[in-house]
Amino acid sequence: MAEKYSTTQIQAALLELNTSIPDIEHWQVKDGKLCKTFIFKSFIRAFGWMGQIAIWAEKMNHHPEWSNIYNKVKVELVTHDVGGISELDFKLANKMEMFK
Ligand SMILES: C[C@H](O)[C@H](O)[C@H]1CNC2=NC(N)=NC(=O)C2=N1
Repeated sequence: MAEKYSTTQIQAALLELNTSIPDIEHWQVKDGKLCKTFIFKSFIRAFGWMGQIAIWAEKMNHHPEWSNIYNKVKVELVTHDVGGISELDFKLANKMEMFK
């Protein structure tokens, strides 16, 4: 079972995650969730990406909270089992970056 990250652990993992990506829009913590809005070239690109991530999420047994409007996907990651952010959220965030 994953353990809830402390504020210090979150800050360190967030810095590592954000320095690995060139995007203007970075990951941030909002209301205790790891959040980012991904912007794609089209609705089909956005939805295709969601399909790939859905398969990974199921494999990891760790599921995103997300919503899609046209070419945008708003993502909010949290580990419900521990009531906060854990390593699993950062693992899923990294997968999302790999496939975007
Ligand atoms: C029973 C099952 O393992 C749990 O409910 C899993 C499923 N997917 C999950 N997804 C997320 N985001 N957080 C969880 O705590 C979680 N727990």
